[in-house]
Formats: sequence, C-alpha cells, structure tokens
Amino acid sequence: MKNIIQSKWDEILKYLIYEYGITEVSYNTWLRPLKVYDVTDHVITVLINDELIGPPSLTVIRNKYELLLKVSIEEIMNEPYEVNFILASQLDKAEKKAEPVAVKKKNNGPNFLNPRYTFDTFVVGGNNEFARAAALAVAENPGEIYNPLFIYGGVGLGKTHLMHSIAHFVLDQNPDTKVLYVTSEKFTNELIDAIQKNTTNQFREKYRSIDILLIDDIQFIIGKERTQEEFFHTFNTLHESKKQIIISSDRPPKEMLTLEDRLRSRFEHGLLADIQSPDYETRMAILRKKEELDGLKIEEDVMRYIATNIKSNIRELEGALTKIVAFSRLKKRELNLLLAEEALQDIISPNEKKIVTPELIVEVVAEHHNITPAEIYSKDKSRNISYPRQIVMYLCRRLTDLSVTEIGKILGGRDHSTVLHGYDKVMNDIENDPSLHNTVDVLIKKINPE
Ligand SMILES: Nc1ncnc2c1ncn2[C@@H]1O[C@H](COP(=O)(O)OP(=O)(O)OP(=O)(O)O)[C@@H](O)[C@H]1O
Repeated sequence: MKNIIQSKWDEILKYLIYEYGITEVSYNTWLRPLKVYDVTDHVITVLINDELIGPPSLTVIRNKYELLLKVSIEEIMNEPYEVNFILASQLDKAEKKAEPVAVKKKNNGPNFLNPRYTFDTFVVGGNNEFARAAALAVAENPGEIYNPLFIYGGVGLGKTHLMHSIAHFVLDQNPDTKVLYVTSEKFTNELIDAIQKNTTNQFREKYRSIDILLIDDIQFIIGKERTQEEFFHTFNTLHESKKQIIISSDRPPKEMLTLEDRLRSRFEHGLLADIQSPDYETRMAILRKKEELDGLKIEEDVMRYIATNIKSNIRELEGALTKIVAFSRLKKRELNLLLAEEALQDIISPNEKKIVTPELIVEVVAEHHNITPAEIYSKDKSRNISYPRQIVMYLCRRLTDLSVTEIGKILGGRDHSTVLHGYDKVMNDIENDPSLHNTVDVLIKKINPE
C-alpha cells in the first residue's frame, strides 16, 4: 500500500495545489518536503522534515493543510485515509532508541497506533457492542480469556479502531508490555524480506517474543503458503505461552475458503466477534463524536443528510463530514444542507436509483473475496474462484433483468445451464448456511444500498 500511495503522492499534491489555489511559495515551503513514511490500514504517516522547514512546521501543516490533504487523498485514491504526521527530528530519536523487539512507543514508534483509535472514541451501537465488549475483556485480561480474539466485519466498520484501542489500553496499564500491531501485508513483506536477507531467525525471534500480537486484515495471507506456514508457527508459539493474539478479517474463518484447515481451526477455537453495519442512530452518534473530536459545529439537518445517505461504511461516513467542512472553508460559504448536497454530489445522488449491472456485481463480489474481477470472468475452476463466480450468477439473476443466457455470455461465455446450476447451488447453500445468508445480504446492500 505504501508503494501505491507513494507513486500517487505527486498527483495528490498537484490536485491539492490546483484545486485549492496554493501559491508556489507555500507549496515549496510546506508541501514539497512532505514524504510518505508509512501506510497502515488507511492511515498515512507523513514525514515532516522539520529540520529543513523549522519547528513551527507541524502546527502550520496541521492547521492549514491537513484537511486539504485528506480531501485530496480521497479524491485521488477514491477512498478516505487518516493522516498522521511524524517529525524527522523525532524519528531520529525514536529510531535510535528503538529496541529490536520492544515496541512501547505509542504513536510514532513502530506500532503506528493511531492516537485517536481508543475505546473512549469508539461509539457503541447494536452493530458492534459484542465486539467492543470482547475487545475490552481481552484488553483487561490479555492471554487469559479469549485467545485468539477474531474480529470480523465489512470494510471500514471499525476493526482496526478496536484493535488499536486494545493496544492503547494495554500500554496505558503497563507500558512495558511488548505489543505489536501489524497488518498481515506487513507481516508478509517482512517475511519475504527476511527470506531474501537470510534473517528468518531474527524474524521469528521478533514475532515469537512479544506479549500481544495484533494482526490486521488476515484475509490477505490466504493463498500465500509460506506466510500461512510461518504464521501458523508464530501463532502456536505465542498461544502455548499464553500470549494474546488478536486477529481481524473481512469475513469469518469458515468463509476463508482456501485458508489452511489447521489455521482455520485455530482461529475458530478462540472467540469470534463480528461487526455489522451501523444503524441510523449509531451513524448519527459517530458523526457527533467526530464533530466533537474535530471541534466542529454542524447543523442537525446536515448530519441527518449524511447519516441517512451513507450507510454501510464508517470511513465514508467520516470522509463525507471532512469533505463538507473542507468545501465550506475553501469556498468561504456557510455550512448548510445546500452546501452539503453540493459537496457530496459525487457520493450521494438521492433521486437517482443506482443501476445494478453485472459488472458492478462482479466488482463487489470479487472485492469481498479478495480476488480480481478478471478471475471471475476467467476459466479458472479452483473453488476460491468458482464459488464467488457462482455467487455472481446468483446475484445477477436476483438483481438484474438479464436472462440466464445473457448472464452466461457476460461471465466469460458460459452456458445457460452452468448459470442455472450456480444459481441453484448458492440458493440451496444459503438455506443451509446462515453465515452465507449473511454474506449475501451484505453483498446485496453493497451493490444496491436502497
Ligand atoms: N464505532 C465507531 N465509533 C467511532 N468511529 C468509528 C467506529 N467504527 C469505525 N469508526 C471509524 O471509521 C473509520 C474506519 O474504521 P477502521 O479503519 O477501524 O475500519 P476497518 O474495519 O478496520 O476497515 P478495513 O476493513 O478497511 O480494514 C475510522 O476512522 C474509525 O475511527
């Protein structure tokens, strides 16, 4: 992810300059020296070279450019990111001090915990109260009650926020605890690196000697055999010595179709806690919380407009609020409903019903299963591709007016009987498997939010 953001960084800054009329002097002074330092699960850590631009840089950049940066990132990346800043002067100190394993530093240290993601700022609703209670119980008694804790749920629903909350809580209670938060992507990259440099022993030592391991978005290790293998041993070592493991995923273990059975059964052995999409009241409460944290004052009707129209992803909900605030400041206009409608017209188009196309279905299903649309259209018959493809067939029949022949043609030239078979299979499975039922409901909501 870091590479992608890095490769788009110039584009993001360019967008910011042109869209918001930043002068060349301001750009050269404040923005050009900013570098992407790290990207972890929708949080970009930006390095400020304060040695070059002087001590006031952090305040100036936060006050003047943070919001614009967030909006520009969202425009270019098509999804919102949080932005954290780190000073070059601090970094030197942190790096010099950093011990190979101990990762006590909360913010700018190797954990990159977002200081905002704590239990205090986590709004509790019916959709997440179980997961939140489980997370708190684990934070209070690490390694003792639920091990592993497996938190799962759709994109942008607060899994990372809960994981960071556990880490903050534990470190506040006992700053000497060795807490390590990583995404499974980072775990994989570090492993690849260790293999190349012949340092797998150090890699193992690092991961197997910590007290609490939080591993985010575990679904990305599916299909990566060596990573699964390594993670399996790490898991066992930690588990046997009663060290706490917390895992997050976009789906429950049993829907991780090609995950090795021995890992799946380890995951299922602990506590599974899901997070669903928030209801209207919770969405409003989350917006109010953000308003409070950002020191904003927003009219009720504007909040209602956002909460009514953005339903399934809290990141987008918050991104919408950021966007209208930026819009109002930049255009120097009052923040009211009219302005909100204008600012959010790309995201919300209330009078237009979204047209459901097979391509949209393919995209949503592929994303959910962590495969590419091209694989859905392909001839690949392996189960981790063919089953999602059958879900696409099922959904195309349910949500579009297309005939089975047309659906088959679109899905890589398949026979109408293949489509019918896929449809029947998924329909039967849904009846017998509540979790698949749930997944299909989530997919339908994503495809057709109304
Ligand atoms: N209950 C909540 N209360 C307050 N803020 C929340 C809540 N749930 C999510 N958020 C906010 O929504 C944003 C997205 O949450 P987060 O990054 O934790 O989602 P995620 O489930 O980890 O997403 P992904 O699947 O993309 O990894 C964050 O800014 C987070 O603070």
